[in-house]
Formats: sequence, C-alpha cells, structure tokens
Amino acid sequence: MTDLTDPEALWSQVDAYFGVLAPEDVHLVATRARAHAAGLPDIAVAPNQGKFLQLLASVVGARRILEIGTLGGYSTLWLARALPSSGRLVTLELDPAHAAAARESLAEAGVSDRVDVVVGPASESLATLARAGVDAFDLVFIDADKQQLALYVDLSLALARPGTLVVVDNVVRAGAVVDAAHPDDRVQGVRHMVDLLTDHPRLDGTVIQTVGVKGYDGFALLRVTS
Ligand SMILES: C[S@@+](CC[C@H](N)C(=O)[O-])C[C@H]1O[C@@H](n2cnc3c(N)ncnc32)[C@H](O)[C@@H]1O
Ligand SMILES: [Mg+2]
Repeated sequence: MTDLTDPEALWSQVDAYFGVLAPEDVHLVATRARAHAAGLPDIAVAPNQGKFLQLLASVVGARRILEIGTLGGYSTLWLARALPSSGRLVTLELDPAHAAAARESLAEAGVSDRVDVVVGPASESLATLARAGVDAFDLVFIDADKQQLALYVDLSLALARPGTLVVVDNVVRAGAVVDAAHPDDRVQGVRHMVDLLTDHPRLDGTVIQTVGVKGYDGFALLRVTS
C-alpha cells in the first residue's frame, strides 16, 4: 500500500520503480562513486533525469552539446552517449577538482574523444567560445550557479542557432520561486531569468515541475526561435 503521508518517500519509491527504464551501467555508477569519494556535493541529476537529457539529445539529433556545470561528469556522460562518434560535447566547470574527477570518469567511460571539459568561470568560457566562432550547439544544458542563469541563457544565444534546445535545471526550487522577496540569491537568479524570458524575441519555452529522489524542483525547456 502506498503511504501518501510522506510524499518525498513516495516520490523516491516511484523513481525506484521506474528505474528499470533508466538503468545505470558500471560507468555511470563509477562516475557517481568517484564524485562521492572526491567529496563533491551530491547535486548531480538523478538517473531518470540523465536519461531524459539523453533522450532529448537523441530526439533533436544533437551533434554538438554545450553543458554549463559539469560537477563530476554524471549528466555529461548521459548526454555524451547520445552523440554520434563525430559529435562534440563542451562542458564548463569552475572548480578544477570537479573537472579532474569528471575527466577521469569520462575517460574511463570511453567518451573523452567527444568531450572537452573547460575549467573556469562559465561566463568567461562562454565568451571565449563565442569569440572563437565555434559552430552552433544543438542542445544547451544549463546547470551551474543559479545566480547567473539569465547571463548564461543570454550568452548561450550567441552559441545557438534557430532550433537549438536549451534546458535549464533546478528552476522551481521547492516552489520558493514564487516568492518575489525570497532571500536566497539562487531563487532570485531564477526570477531574473524568467524576467529575461518573458516576451523574449528569440526564445520560446515553458517550465515543467518535477518530483522524485531529488525532491520538488523543475526545469525550463526553451527553443531558440531565430
Ligand atoms: C549542480 S552542479 C552540476 C551537476 C551536473 N550537471 C550533473 O547533473 O551531473 C553545478 C556545478 O557548477 C559549477 N559552477 C558553479 N559556479 C560556476 C561558474 N561560475 N562557472 C562554471 N561552473 C560553475 C559547480 O562547481 C558545480 O560543479
Ligand atoms: Mg541540476
């Protein structure tokens, strides 16, 4: 019998039940284990969310993926596996220790040939990529410091093309996002992003709320229109 008095426990049970559809292989397990052993925070996407990202990348036929916020490379690995062997994933990470753990795991998983882990503040790395005139990305996954979400969305546009899909993680924040006076600057970061998105001339999108092992949150799904 399901226990409806403890919603978080129920969400986790439901994630576990559907886990058969998003099984982790040894490399995904090892990526999580290495991040844990290195003392990285436990803030990677859940397996079902990683699988969801992988499916999105497959559906859009992504050949070039940009990720902002690598951590230990867990979401990176799910995404990289959607790429053809000639594809490219560029992932941006501020913390060299996080990047080092990610590089090791991605090498062990055999996707290093497709992935560049770029260390530095994402705003600078994004500007560098734009200056270098790299080809447009087909999918952008934004999952770094939430305070700068609006900036990351804006800078990503210079690296996008009409049709590029932009996914922004953790934008619901257990519902705190509805509080205009919320003291958490991550919540304010989401709200600034929503201000930017409202009537944006080049972006169309929506937000989907989610529950599960990661609690109550959600993601924005945006399409670059022009
Ligand atoms: C939520 S974690 C990323 C999780 C990862 N996408 C996953 O699901 O496996 C956020 C990461 O963004 C990094 N980060 C924070 N501020 C950053 C910045 N200014 N530039 C680049 N990365 C940053 C953090 O060090 C952290 O590793
Ligand atoms: Mg996230």
